[in-house]
Amino acid sequence: MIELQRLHKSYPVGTKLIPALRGIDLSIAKGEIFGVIGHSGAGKSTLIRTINLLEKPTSGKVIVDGVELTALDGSRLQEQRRRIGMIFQHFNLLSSATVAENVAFPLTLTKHSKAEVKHKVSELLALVGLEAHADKYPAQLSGGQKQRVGIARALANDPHVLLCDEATSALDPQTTNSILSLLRDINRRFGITIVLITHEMHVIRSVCDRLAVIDDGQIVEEGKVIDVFLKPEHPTTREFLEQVSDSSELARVVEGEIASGSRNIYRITFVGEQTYQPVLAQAIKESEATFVILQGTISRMKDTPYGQLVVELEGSPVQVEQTIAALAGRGLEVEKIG
Ligand SMILES: Nc1ncnc2c1ncn2[C@@H]1O[C@H](COP(=O)(O)OP(=O)(O)OP(=O)(O)O)[C@@H](O)[C@H]1O
Repeated sequence: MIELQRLHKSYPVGTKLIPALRGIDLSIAKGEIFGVIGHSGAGKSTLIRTINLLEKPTSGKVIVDGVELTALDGSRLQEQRRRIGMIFQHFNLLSSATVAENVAFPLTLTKHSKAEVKHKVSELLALVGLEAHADKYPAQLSGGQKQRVGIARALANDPHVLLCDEATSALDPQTTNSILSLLRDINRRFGITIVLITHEMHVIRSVCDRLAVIDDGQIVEEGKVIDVFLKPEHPTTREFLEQVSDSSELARVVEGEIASGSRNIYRITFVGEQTYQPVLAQAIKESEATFVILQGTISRMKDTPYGQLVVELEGSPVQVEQTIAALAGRGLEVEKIG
């Protein structure tokens, strides 16, 4: 669906070239919600803006829906761009136009009758829940409402792809959640591929199927959200995961236990339906070991529940072995961490 191949982008600043993207290769499948996370200056905005060629790469290819955008210009590029909607952190609405006029704007650039525009605008405003605000001006709206206008406008030409450039970064947590759930809804109902950039891991966790971590213009880790969350490999990914876990507190608990001589601390990971099953209780019943829970979390990644328990197992070496074998036999991941 979206293919980025050996993408490089450098910005000329004075006599120097500042590298922003340094060899990006990325494939995003049709219908996916794909997140790109990175620190400030990592290259996220540059990356997302190359997908619709708002930013022209210095070298490399951008292919969307089988069409190489980097090989097009003029009206052929404009035509392909219409299939890619975009929303922005600061909404980029026309302040002197009403909500309805803002949403109608992209339609006025293509051939539509007045009646068609009117019908489409009211459909879009209903989709984003703003029917009652059609005649207001952006200044009369809250941040969340402004972003809803941005979304309606981005969908006006029935795009196949929606690019979200830090779309929730200017919003409070509750409004962020309502915008994220609108994006999920749009993705489900219309099968639109969504690419979002963010510096917030909870945004990735609540809506994305897959993610890439970008650092200094390069992708340092990529995969399904659930896999990356449970087994992060790159230090930058681990740093971002700190935002959504209390792992530093956990590290202190585990260190304390290890210092006190315990050597039987395990992290047990549950994914999906297992999260709600009494598997640990069953395993313990069989082995007759006992356990102390040091830490536990249950959360949700998009639609998948998952949980992690850190336990100290107590019993003979055979009982401990049996417990681990019973848990592993039920498909749980068990990792010795102390
Ligand atoms: N128009 C520009 N001219 C010169 N340098 C630029 C320009 N835009 C971005 N850069 C530089 O390119 C690098 C990547 O910037 P980019 O905005 O893509 O990062 P980002 O991850 O989106 O950061 P932020 O989260 O702060 O927006 C940075 O070093 C930045 O200073």
